[in-house]
Amino acid sequence: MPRVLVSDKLSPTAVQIFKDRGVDVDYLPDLGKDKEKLLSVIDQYDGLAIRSATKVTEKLIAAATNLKVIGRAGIGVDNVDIPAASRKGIIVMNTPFGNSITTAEHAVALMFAMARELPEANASTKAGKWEKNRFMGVEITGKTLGVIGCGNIGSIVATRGVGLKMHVIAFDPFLSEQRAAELGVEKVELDELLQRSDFITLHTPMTDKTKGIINAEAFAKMKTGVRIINCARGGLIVEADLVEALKSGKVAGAAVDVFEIEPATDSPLFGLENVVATPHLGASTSEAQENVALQVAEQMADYLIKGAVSNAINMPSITAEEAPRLKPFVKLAEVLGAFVGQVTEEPITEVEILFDGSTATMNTRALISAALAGLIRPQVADVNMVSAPIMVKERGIIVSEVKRDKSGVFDGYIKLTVKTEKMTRSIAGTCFSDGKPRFIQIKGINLDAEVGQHMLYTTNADAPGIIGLLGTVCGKNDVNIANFQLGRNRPGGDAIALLYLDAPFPEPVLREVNEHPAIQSAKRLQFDIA
Ligand SMILES: NC(=O)c1ccc[n+]([C@@H]2O[C@H](COP(=O)([O-])OP(=O)(O)OC[C@H]3O[C@@H](n4cnc5c(N)ncnc54)[C@H](O)[C@@H]3O)[C@@H](O)[C@H]2O)c1
Ligand SMILES: O=C(O)[C@H](O)COP(=O)(O)O
Repeated sequence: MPRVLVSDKLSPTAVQIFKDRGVDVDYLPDLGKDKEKLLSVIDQYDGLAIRSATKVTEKLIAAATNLKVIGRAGIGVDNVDIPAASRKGIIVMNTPFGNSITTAEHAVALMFAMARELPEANASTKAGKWEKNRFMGVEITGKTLGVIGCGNIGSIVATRGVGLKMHVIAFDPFLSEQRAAELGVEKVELDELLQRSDFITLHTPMTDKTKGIINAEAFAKMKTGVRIINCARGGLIVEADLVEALKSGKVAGAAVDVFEIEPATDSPLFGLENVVATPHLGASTSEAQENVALQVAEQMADYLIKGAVSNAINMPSITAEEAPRLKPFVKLAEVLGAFVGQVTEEPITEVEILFDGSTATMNTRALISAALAGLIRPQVADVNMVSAPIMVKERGIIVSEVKRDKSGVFDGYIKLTVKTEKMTRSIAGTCFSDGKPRFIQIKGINLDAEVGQHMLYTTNADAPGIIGLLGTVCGKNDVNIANFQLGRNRPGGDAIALLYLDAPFPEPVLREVNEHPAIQSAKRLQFDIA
């Protein structure tokens, strides 16, 4: 039974779903904050369910020897070292929509709180001061709201702004004019947004490009008296520059839910009256927490039990419905890759994966990942469908995909062609109704070979005596042949033989076979067909 650790505070719904779905679960909501303890137990788990408190560092990933999936109950995965997880073959998934409305509402709440100085007025009134003349707010009606990042949350904030009779302008390189029109917002460039906005709200992910997007230079371009809301990530604003802008009066107010360093127990922002601060509460409503807990547990259980993948950051999605149909073809793609990976001894420069007929309608991204995993496994033992595309890219191998309608006798097949500096090699295969992979063409030579765990592959002259030679050496060395397939391009031309053996072909005998004048090359192969 797979085992999952929940190391941040999650709704009990998640725990119940794991149990109902046959996943063993430990709910230790404070463990995420105890780095050393977490490090000492992480090897016991197949899955790790987190929010933003648990920091999944490279060190933690290195210690997570059994981990297969990290599920983020929420949106931001900047607390997970995704490259390290991917290299280790660990899927990272999030719940991209579950807390969007809640977070957008928090941004709007912060905008009002800041515009009317509600936190200060609340504290003063409760202190018995009745300072009616101290507080003077601003209206938001008719004001310009600048939305930086108009994705799930930003677009909800934008439409709420429109509903509140604000003029909404948005900067997002991926926002189309059509979508902007649907939302009722004006699409602008960043500089224009900075110059025109009365309120600016941030809703981008934290990336190398967005880090510090609001800095002293950006403040200089803004209207004097602008108000800033940040419900996305602390690092988007250079906090020291914000403090200066607030002190100088350039910025009239700031409302921040997120900080450069969290938990933020001390900050120069806290000493300023025109700052409203909340402790990363954007996603904290009972509705959002139910949504993300339920979704993350479903997704993680689906993956651990059925192999279905959804909302993964580092792996193509595979639905629970398609997983059973796809499974034999994933195995096929992997063995095709493994064949080429084992017989190719020089560096591969290019890989082309052709999907013919029915295979072209399948989830080819997943099949490509499987083929690449098989291809580089002979060099990198610890690789899977998550890590293979990255490793292949790191090696500078160019990968291309071709899809085409059914072109031959098979309903569909996959053909893998690899190039090295010196040669091009190809292999094609399909799955029969028994779900088992079959090689149907090697080096352009047709054949029909079942794939076994242990195989011997020879390229040889099409000359009499090869069957006898291979049969005799196997017999002499007590290696039983389960299946023997031959193929040739023309009589007397190039031929291949593929033997499916019950045991590995002995290494010393391989040398003997390779010395035979009719044999160009003999290689023993191994396939994981379980
Ligand atoms: N405070 C909280 O508790 C809380 C809760 C949920 C999400 N968040 C954070 O809110 C942010 C937005 O989440 P989302 O679900 O809307 O994400 P999303 O991916 O749906 O939208 C992000 C948008 O930012 C845009 N973008 C990317 N780079 C940009 C750039 N350089 N300039 C302008 N726009 C850019 C993207 O095109 C996308 O449309 C994330 O950082 C997330 O972690 C915070
Ligand atoms: O990215 C998110 O989903 C939010 O930052 C929420 O974080 P939390 O789950 O730690 O509240």
